Amino acid sequence: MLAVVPRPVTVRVPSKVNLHLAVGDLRRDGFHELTTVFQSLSLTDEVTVAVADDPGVEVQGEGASAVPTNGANLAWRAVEELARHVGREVGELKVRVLIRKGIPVSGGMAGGSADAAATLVGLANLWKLEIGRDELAGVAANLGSDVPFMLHGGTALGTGRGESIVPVLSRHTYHWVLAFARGGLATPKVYGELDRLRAEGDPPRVGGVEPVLEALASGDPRQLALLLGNDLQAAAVSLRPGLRRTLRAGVAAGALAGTVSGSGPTCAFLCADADDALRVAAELSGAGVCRTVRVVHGPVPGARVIGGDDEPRSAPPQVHA
Ligand SMILES: C[C@](O)(CO)[C@H](O)COP(=O)(O)OP(=O)(O)OC[C@H]1O[C@@H](n2ccc(N)nc2=O)[C@H](O)[C@@H]1O
Ligand SMILES: Nc1ncnc2c1ncn2[C@@H]1O[C@H](COP(=O)(O)OP(=O)(O)OP(=O)(O)O)[C@@H](O)[C@H]1O
Repeated sequence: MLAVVPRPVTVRVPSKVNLHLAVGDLRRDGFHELTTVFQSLSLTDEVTVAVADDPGVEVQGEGASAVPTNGANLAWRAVEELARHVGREVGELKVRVLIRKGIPVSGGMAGGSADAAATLVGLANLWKLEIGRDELAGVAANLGSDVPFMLHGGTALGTGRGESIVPVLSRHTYHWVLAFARGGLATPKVYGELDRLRAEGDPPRVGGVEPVLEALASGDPRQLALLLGNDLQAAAVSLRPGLRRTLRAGVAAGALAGTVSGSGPTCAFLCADADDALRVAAELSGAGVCRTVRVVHGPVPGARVIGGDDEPRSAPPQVHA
């Protein structure tokens, strides 16, 4: 009898920006205690998982040459972690993963975490696993602090090392302009730089999270803009002083406010509406302060199966510098 080979499964997964990122103390395990508000953005990666005789990872798209295709790829680590979790033999995995990247590599937008989350959702579908979202979130947390949120999407409060997620009421679609930098920043280096700055002096700290949650409930982008804050920004700017110019240029171009996204170096500019975002993007792309500009919106859903390979794909509007 012929074995039926399951059809490949494709998953679309968003990127993220931290609307609020309060970094607390360095813990004994090397992580910092966080209070953060994540918002998922319409800049996406797509990940296809398929049964194949030549297992491995292939990467195409934005920054693909900087992404490992061996066991260090977070998507492959997700394959192995899920296999172990459900008792499959890790040495005999007949899985091929194709990643189409739209999210900049080492950009502070959780691109690798997104691919890991997408792989978990894709494989659960490909292998027809009876596995709930909470159980999958537990597997996700073993892969990285940002991975559970990339499964979840939307707007959420993250605590612990960022892996503990609860949804947040958010009433509005927010319009953003992203400024991609040339080259990335390594997340551990940025946290290390913050520790160094704090040992030496008193870099600015964000306020409490409650006003941010209230602004999200009200749905007013102007209110939210006043409250965007990221403790890692001082560290990212210390490592990349040019980001100061980028942040200034976005606001000068008409954004309500700008912030370094996560550990950087991508900068995210909140705009009043979709038309303003297009205007800001056009002006910023001519200012010579970044590699490329993208217009995106959020929140959007987390990692979701988008069906067969023949389904049409929608790309976010793009403006190239
Ligand atoms: C900057 C953020 O993107 C904000 O959401 C995240 O905190 C980073 O999350 P991530 O890339 O999933 O990070 P992980 O892979 O879990 O950790 C990478 C490294 O970042 C540092 N790290 C990360 C999370 C955290 N709460 N404290 C940390 O100090 C640690 O040096 C850790 O070894
Ligand atoms: N699937 C993947 N996509 C991108 N980078 C990956 C992937 N797998 C492993 N990496 C490696 O992980 C590192 C960080 O990549 P990533 O794009 O996730 O950074 P980031 O977006 O700054 O992360 P975060 O916002 O979660 O801190 C890079 O050195 C990259 O080579």
